[in-house]
This record gives sequence, structure tokens and C-alpha cells, in this order.
Amino acid sequence: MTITLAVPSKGRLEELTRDWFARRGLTITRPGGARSYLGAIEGLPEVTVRFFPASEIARELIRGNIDLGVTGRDLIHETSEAGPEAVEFARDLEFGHADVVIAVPEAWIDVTHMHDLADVASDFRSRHGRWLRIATKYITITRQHFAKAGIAEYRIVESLGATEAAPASGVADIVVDITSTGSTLAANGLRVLEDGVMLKSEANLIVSRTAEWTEQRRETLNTLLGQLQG
Ligand SMILES: Nc1ncnc2c1ncn2[C@@H]1O[C@H](COP(=O)(O)OP(=O)(O)OP(=O)(O)O)[C@@H](O)[C@H]1O
Ligand SMILES: O=P(O)(O)OC[C@H]1O[C@H](OP(=O)(O)OP(=O)(O)O)[C@H](O)[C@@H]1O
Repeated sequence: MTITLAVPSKGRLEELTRDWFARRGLTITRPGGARSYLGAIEGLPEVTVRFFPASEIARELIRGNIDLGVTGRDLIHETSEAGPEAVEFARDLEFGHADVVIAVPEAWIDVTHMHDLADVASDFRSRHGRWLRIATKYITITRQHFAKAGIAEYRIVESLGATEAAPASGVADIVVDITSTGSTLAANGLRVLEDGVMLKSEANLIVSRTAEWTEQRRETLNTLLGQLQG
């Protein structure tokens, strides 16, 4: 029985995913070229490969529309609070490492930890006449983390790109974003809080728990996972 494997269609994860499979003897082909969204694995006709953006892979795994896929752990957590329960993280692929972090302007010298930020947030409105603004595309993760930290006095400014520029341009006060080398944050005069790592992420081979797993389809999955061992 056929199962569907979703592979990132572009960006940093695409080539690394193909390399990872190739090192385990499995060649992912894309016969229609870079604009085609359908592929295959040589020698495994029961696996259909589909190419999607990494964020769509997360969404469709959670919904059960695809059976397994490669995407970043952060995107599963961000897509829905229930995301992590809807999937099984089957293999850490050991690339795409990055942390979702809270960063503040370097000039905020007294703000080094979340409890300092809580103080800033609670005073912000009386001092500045508005709520503390957080620029991010990680809305779900931010809400969850701030709720756990007991911080409710803030506003999210949704950012779809160049998040780190938001404080300097006056669009927001602080940011929640993904970082690996830290150079983008540093270049924009931002510093990660000492307890400001909200999530550690990496590329992962992820199995949907909500897909329809008949015995035969589970067998195909196990054959594929067996080939990817080691
Ligand atoms: N600097 C980085 N270093 C390593 N991994 C990163 C970095 N930035 C993002 N990632 C990871 O890459 C994945 C996102 O890939 P990509 O940006 O291709 O996503 P996408 O949803 O396809 O993109 P787009 O937003 O352009 O549609 C996420 O899982 C994220 O954790
Ligand atoms: O900590 P760093 O190594 O500086 O990486 C962080 C940056 O990477 C991502 O952006 P993007 O997808 O544009 O990646 P790019 O910076 O690699 O182009 C992310 O949104 C950060 O802006």
C-alpha cells in the first residue's frame, strides 16, 4: 500500500534532506524538475514523494493528509498547540539546528532574564502608554511560553520577514525568532535573554499519528524506517 513522504521543496532543508536519504542508500527523484511537486524514491514504488514548503509539511502532518515528512520541530510546535501530540518525531536528522529565542535590545542592560522582562511588561503601559510589543512569526510558541512565565501584558506584532529589524525600526520593542549562529541578532543590536531559549529545533523525520494507518500502510512505513536505520 502506498504511503506519502513529504520533502521540503526549497530552502535550506531541501538539499540536506536529499543528502540524508542518499547517505542511507535511498535516492529521492524529482522527475518533473524543480517546479514539479511529485517525486519518488528509487526502488520503493510504494512510497510517493511530495514536495511542499516546510511549514505546509508541518500542517499536513498534523491534519493527517500526509503520512510522514521532513520538517523542522519548531514548525510542528508553531502550527498548533496540539501539533506535537498529533505526530511522532521518528528521527532527528542532525541538521537544521536552530533555537527559537526571546531577544531584547542590547541597551536594556537590566533585562537579562524572563523575570526582568515580566517587570518591564507590567510597567510598560504606565510608562509608555502602550503595551510591550513583540515582533514574531512564532505566535503560538510565544503565547504558550509567555503564559507559562505569567506574562500577559504584551501585544504580538506579526512579522513575516526581517523580524530582527523590528525594534530598530520602531515597529516592536523585542523579538521572538529563530537563530543558529546568532549573527543576525547581533547585527541588529539584540541580545538573547539568559533563560530566553523557548525551543530547540532541528530537522526531523516525522510520522503523522492522525493519518489512516491500516496494517499494510504501517508495514510500508516500517520497511522505509528500517531502510533509514543507522
Ligand atoms: N538560521 C537557521 N539555521 C538553521 N535552521 C533554520 C534557520 N532558520 C530557519 N531554520 C529552520 O528552517 C525551517 C524553515 O525552513 P524554510 O525557511 O524553508 O521554511 P518555509 O516555511 O518553507 O519557508 P517560507 O517561510 O519561506 O515559506 C524551520 O524548521 C527552521 O527551524
Ligand atoms: O542566527 P543566524 O545564523 O543569523 O540565523 C538567523 C536567521 O536565519 C533565518 O532567516 P533566513 O531564513 O532568512 O536565513 P538566512 O539568515 O540564513 O538567510 C531566521 O529567520 C533568522 O533571521
